[in-house]
Parts: sequence; structure tokens; C-alpha cells
Amino acid sequence: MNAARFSALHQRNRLLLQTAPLRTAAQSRRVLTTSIPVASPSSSSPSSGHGHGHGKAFNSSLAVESIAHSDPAEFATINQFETSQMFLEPISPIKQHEKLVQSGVLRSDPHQIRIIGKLQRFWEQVLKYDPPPIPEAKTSDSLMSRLFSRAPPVPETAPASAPKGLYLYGDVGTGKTMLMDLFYQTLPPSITRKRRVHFHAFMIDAHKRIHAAKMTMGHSGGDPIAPVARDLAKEAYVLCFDEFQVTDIADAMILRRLLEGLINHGVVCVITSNRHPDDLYKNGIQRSSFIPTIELLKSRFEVTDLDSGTDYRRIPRVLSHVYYHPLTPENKAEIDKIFNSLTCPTPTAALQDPVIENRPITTWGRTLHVPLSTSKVARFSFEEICGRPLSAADYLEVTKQFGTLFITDVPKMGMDKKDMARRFITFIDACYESKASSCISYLIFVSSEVPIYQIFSDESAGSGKGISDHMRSVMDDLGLSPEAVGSSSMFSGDEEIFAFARACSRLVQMGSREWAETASQ
Ligand SMILES: Nc1ncnc2c1ncn2[C@@H]1O[C@H](COP(=O)(O)OP(=O)(O)OP(=O)(O)O)[C@@H](O)[C@H]1O
Repeated sequence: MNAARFSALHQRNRLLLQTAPLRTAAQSRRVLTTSIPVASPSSSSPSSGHGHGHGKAFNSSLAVESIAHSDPAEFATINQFETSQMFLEPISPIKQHEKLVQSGVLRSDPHQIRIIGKLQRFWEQVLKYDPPPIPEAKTSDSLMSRLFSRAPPVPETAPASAPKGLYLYGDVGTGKTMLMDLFYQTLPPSITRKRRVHFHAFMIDAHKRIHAAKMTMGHSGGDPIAPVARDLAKEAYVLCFDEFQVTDIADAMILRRLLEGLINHGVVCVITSNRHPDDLYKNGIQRSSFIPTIELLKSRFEVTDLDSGTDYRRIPRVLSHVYYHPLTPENKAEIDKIFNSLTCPTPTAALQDPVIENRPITTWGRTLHVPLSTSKVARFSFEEICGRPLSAADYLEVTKQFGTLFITDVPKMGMDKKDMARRFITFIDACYESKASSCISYLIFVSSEVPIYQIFSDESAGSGKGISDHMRSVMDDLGLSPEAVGSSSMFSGDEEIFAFARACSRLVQMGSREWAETASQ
């Protein structure tokens, strides 16, 4: 099969695997309540976590509840495939993988097959697993005692019946996320308390909840992480974390107690990461405080690497024209032309959804102004998106709101622009993730001083000089020669090198014609 056909099929599969027809929750409720034959009523409730049908006796009210309460991104992962499984025995990860390989959508890869075997075992254990009930927070009618009510203490150990989780690490583009999604998507709908989440988004949510818990506790003090762990465990006892990484001391400090709390409440997880647990938060501030988290991961997870050696993002790499360089008047005019054609295709469209200056969008109570946008297309200069102290939360919000982004005037970044370079990488991650985890059609146009892959190139490092063997091998794997992308002494720690290499890999994929074609569907 030629590469383009292969990729088109793959992208279609990705949509099939990951996206739902965009129905409203009300529509879904109607579909589900009218068409699912309700088997014998289950004694379970979403919060108690008991009694799954395991593909035999599904409780439609639970399914409805989980869908009705989902946010749009999570709702999007409830797909046709899953809905059709309501009537059937659940299809296992092995079987689903076989089907996808047979239909030519996925390539057969022995390394991935080894991991599928592990996911299959875990999946079978999860289906048999009956998570312990999550104790209710003590409440009382009095306002004071409600305010000061405490979550019951977190159990001291994980339930003996809880299966060990899977921690899957390896190089970029080797299929970790795809495999984790295969596991998640084949969980039967009877397992309603499940969540698939990108690690950035999870931590943002956790920080918000911890902040809220602290506010509720007021001056009485207490541990705000315990009630958060309890609430999270109540919402989902099967958690899939994509791209676990720890670069931030604030995350490092809360992760141990949060993870411990989740695990001891009976939550089981699949985690993907580019790093072995021993290499997480390497060289981080107060790393010694993080060591117990590493030990926890190693003891409660089967840690396994996906040493596939193939970066599937490299297949294929036909570039369409979404990146423009250098910053000449002709290229500027070209970018303006595309922006105008997407924002004002007809006079009526321009009236109905006009380009607005400084549209406010709010995240975390802060307001970010989008310089130029319609409801679907936004345009920033590099300075506007990376020259300000914006965070992953802001970038996720931007990608959540707009399906098409224009970033203009991206300069070549050296040591003097290190912070901006880091933000740009975070931004690329947010763009890539919003495509992967939701079904928002998504496109990015960039104008840059030098070819997009060379924006991180640092002349002072010299072409190919000052580059570690490790970085060279990551680049080789990505098919990016230091001559093509330049070397960068700017990125020193292992985490940064990975993030940099991954950003280059993702830029390649986001510049491919197949990416653009899927985005415009
Ligand atoms: N066996 C395969 N056949 C075809 N496509 C594949 C295969 N494995 C993975 N892919 C595709 O390759 C791309 C990269 O895979 P994926 O995102 O799962 O990699 P990853 O290891 O999670 O990368 P990263 O560490 O950068 O997040 C995806 O579009 C994925 O669907």
C-alpha cells in the first residue's frame, strides 16, 4: 500500500477510534435511552463502583449519566464503536488491533504487539476488578460543619484486588498514545467511571481543585489533596494518562500524594511517557522529594518500554503549504490572503462571523485577548503568543476555542529567546494534543524567519556541534538531521531535548498534507 493511502486510512481510523459523531448530550441521551435494552438492574451507582455488566448486562442509566456529564472533549471520545458495543460482548484490545492490522489501517509491529499483549492482560483484569466503594465526605446540615467537613482519610494501601497499572514509555511517535487509546476505547461502556486525559490537562484540573479545597478549608488548615484524590477516584477508577512528564516543581510536589491517594482509593491507570520513571524530573529542583513518587510508580505499575524504533509520524511526510518563510512581503501577503479567504469567504459570512480585534477568552479567571479572530480562526504574532508569560492552560484554551490558527513572524530562536522557545514548544504540544484528543478540525499556518524546523537552531552551537549523542540519536530516529534542523545548545536537560525533538516531529506531522486534509474534513 502506498504511503499516502496508508496514512489516509490511518487518519480515518484515528477518527473512528477517537471521535464521536458530534451529537449533543441530549441527543445521546435519547439514542441511549431509547435503543439500549436494559438488562437486570444493577445495584451499582457510579460512585460506588460496584457491579459491571462486563459486556453482558449493561446498565443504560449509568452509560447515560457518564455521557450526559462529560465535557465536549471527553464526550468526543465516546464513539460509534463504543456505542455499538452496547449490544455485544466487548471486543478486546488484541482483537481490535488484529482487525485494524488486517484492514491495513495499522502496520503490524512486533514491539507494539508485545505491548498489546500486556494491555490485553490488564484489560482482562480491569474487567474483573470490583473497585472498593469511595467513602462519602462527612457532611452535616450546619453551615459550619459543612465548611469544615473533612474527606475521610485516604486508605493506607491499595486494595489487594487492584491490578497493577501499566506505565508505557519510549521514543516519540512510536505509538504509545495509539496503544493506550486502543485500551481505553475497548473498555466496555458498562465501565462508566473512566477517564482518558492528557497529563497537562489533568494537572491543571488538579491544581484548580486543590485551590478550591484550600479555599473551602479556610484557616482550619488540613490536607487539600486528600479530598481531591477522593473526588477524582469517585469520578473514575480507570485512568489513562497521556504524556506523563514532570518539569515543574509545583506538579512534582503534589504528584506523590495525589497518585498515592488515587491508587489507594483503588484507581488503576495506564500511563504513557517519554521517560522511564527513574528519569522523570531529572535535575529538577528538590528532586529528592520526588523520589518516593518514582518508587510508587515502579512498585504499583508494570513499567515497560516501547522500543519500536519506528516513528510513525514520519509516514508520510509530504508537506503541504502551511509554513511560510522567510518573512518577505510576498509571504506576508500570502498569509494575509489565506487568512482573509478563511475568515471572509463571502460577504454574508463576513457579516455573520466578522473578524474581531482583541476577542477576550478567559482561563483560570484570567483574560487573554486574541488579537484577530472570528469564532473559528485566530491570528497571533509570535510575540503575542510567546512573548508574554502564557502557560499550557492558556494555549489549551486557545486551541479549544479555535480550529485554525495563524502564527506570524516566528523568529529564529537562540539562547536569548529561550523562554519564548519553551513557550512555543508548549504551544505546539497544545495544538497537537487538541487534534489528538478531541475531534476539533484543526490547522496551523506559520510564517517564520527561517524554515520552521530550523527555528530552534542556535548558530553559536555550530551545525551539528555541541549536540549530545542522545540528541543526535533522537534526531536520527525522527529523520531530522542536525544540518536540516540545526543543533541547539539551548536545550540541555533530557526533558528539554525530548520536548524539542518531539516539537520538531510534531511540526513535521502538522505540516503534512494528510494532516491538513483531515483538518478540513
Ligand atoms: N502500527 C502503526 N501503524 C500506523 N500508524 C501508527 C502505528 N502506530 C502508531 N501510528 C500512528 O503514528 C502517530 C504517532 O503515534 P502516537 O501519537 O501514538 O506516538 P507516541 O509514541 O504517543 O508519540 P509521543 O511520545 O510524541 O506522544 C499517530 O498518528 C499514530 O496513530
